[in-house]
Amino acid sequence: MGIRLGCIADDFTGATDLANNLVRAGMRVVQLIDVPSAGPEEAVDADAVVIALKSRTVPAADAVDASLRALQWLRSAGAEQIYFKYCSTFDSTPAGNIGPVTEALMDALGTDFTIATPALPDNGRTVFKGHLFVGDVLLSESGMRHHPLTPMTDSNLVSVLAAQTTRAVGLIDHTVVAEGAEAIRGRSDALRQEDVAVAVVDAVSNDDLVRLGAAVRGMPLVTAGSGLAIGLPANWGFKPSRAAAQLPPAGGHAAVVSGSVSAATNRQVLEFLRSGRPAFSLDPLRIAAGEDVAGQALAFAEAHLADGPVLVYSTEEPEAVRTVQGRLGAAQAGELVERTLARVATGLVERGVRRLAVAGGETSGAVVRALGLTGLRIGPQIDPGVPWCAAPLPDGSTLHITLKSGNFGSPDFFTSSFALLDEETR
Ligand SMILES: Nc1ncnc2c1ncn2[C@@H]1O[C@H](COP(=O)(O)OP(=O)(O)OP(=O)(O)O)[C@@H](O)[C@H]1O
Ligand SMILES: O=C(O)[C@@H](O)C(=O)CO
Repeated sequence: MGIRLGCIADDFTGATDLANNLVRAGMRVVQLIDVPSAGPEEAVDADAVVIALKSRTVPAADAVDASLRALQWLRSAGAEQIYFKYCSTFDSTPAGNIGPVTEALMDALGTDFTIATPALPDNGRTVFKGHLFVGDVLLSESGMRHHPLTPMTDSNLVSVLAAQTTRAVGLIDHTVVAEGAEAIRGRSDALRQEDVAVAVVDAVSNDDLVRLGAAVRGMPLVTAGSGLAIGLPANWGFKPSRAAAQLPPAGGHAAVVSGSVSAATNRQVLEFLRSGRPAFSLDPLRIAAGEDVAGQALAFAEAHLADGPVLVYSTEEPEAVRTVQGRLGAAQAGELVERTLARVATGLVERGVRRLAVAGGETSGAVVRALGLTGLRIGPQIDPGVPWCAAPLPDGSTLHITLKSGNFGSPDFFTSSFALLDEETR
């Protein structure tokens, strides 16, 4: 039997976030890093496969190309429904990539209607009247307005998405969602008659997402943050379970690599520094000046791993990030820091780190690729949206790794995550 659900995630932390919700709702999930070069010759032993791409901030044409390759792989693995996962803060620009990828997937699947909702109430992301809230404030008033690559300055998702697509975008509002699956399907049909191709859907609670999940049963393509995953597995009869989240025992040194510049990560770094633990701050301008900053970070880490976890970070407040971007250019600064942190991560693993926390979606993508990881087994949840994962290393040992989205996790995440791992895999 093939897989039920085939998922395409536009970044690596987002992929584990989605896989985490599917596992908790009872599906056995395999997460693949990038599209495998070989096709699925035999049936994949999982209920869902999540293919993690790094397509959120690449040129739209490249994102479309990678997503279509992922789609082809998932369809040949037997996927009955496709789930395009993007960020719960709808990270994108007028050039994409949410709109162009959605359109390309619709064309390839031969479908004329889909839904869009980044709602993730467990992490404070709610959609009301088409407007996205982050906690108590509109998206455009949240830290996301300062994001270095995808600054979000408009909270109205209908207009944000309309700017990225050639198709008409509509809204299924909370009054319809509250009525249940049948009402949502009825409204979808009405919008379709009006030639609306993508409907932004309100959701302010997990109950809304459960109703929406039931309504999109059989829809060839759904597009969403990870929240919709709460409501989908039940369509195939899966029930919530923790059994699928068992990981092998963890050991080895512990370290954190953080290239995230989000508000939550800034708090987590501060909390870690306050605890007096070893931390190395990585300065992008010194990397640009040609200093061997990765080497310095590794020398520091090596001296402190026995007292770990050790933190290596480039995390800064928005103003400091803007200064660096002003000097180097946003894309160049991002690339330089990602490359350096990826080198640090591989060096840490060479030095015996086997419990690794990575903060930031782009950063996680760079790290996971540099480590050559091809697949992750999803384990227990640390905080909403962030599970521990396990991956085999070439030397036969196991790396426990968690990929933390920038704005996820409690303030003490950089220490509590390791305590939880040791507890859960004891
Ligand atoms: N001090 C810095 N100055 C400039 N750019 C930085 C700095 N630190 C990190 N960056 C870059 O900013 C980007 C941060 O993106 P990343 O996705 O890793 O984190 P995030 O946006 O906070 O988290 P998420 O995408 O998971 O919400 C990366 O490209 C990173 O290399
Ligand atoms: O949806 C989210 O917020 C996260 O899974 C994510 O994609 C952040 O990079």
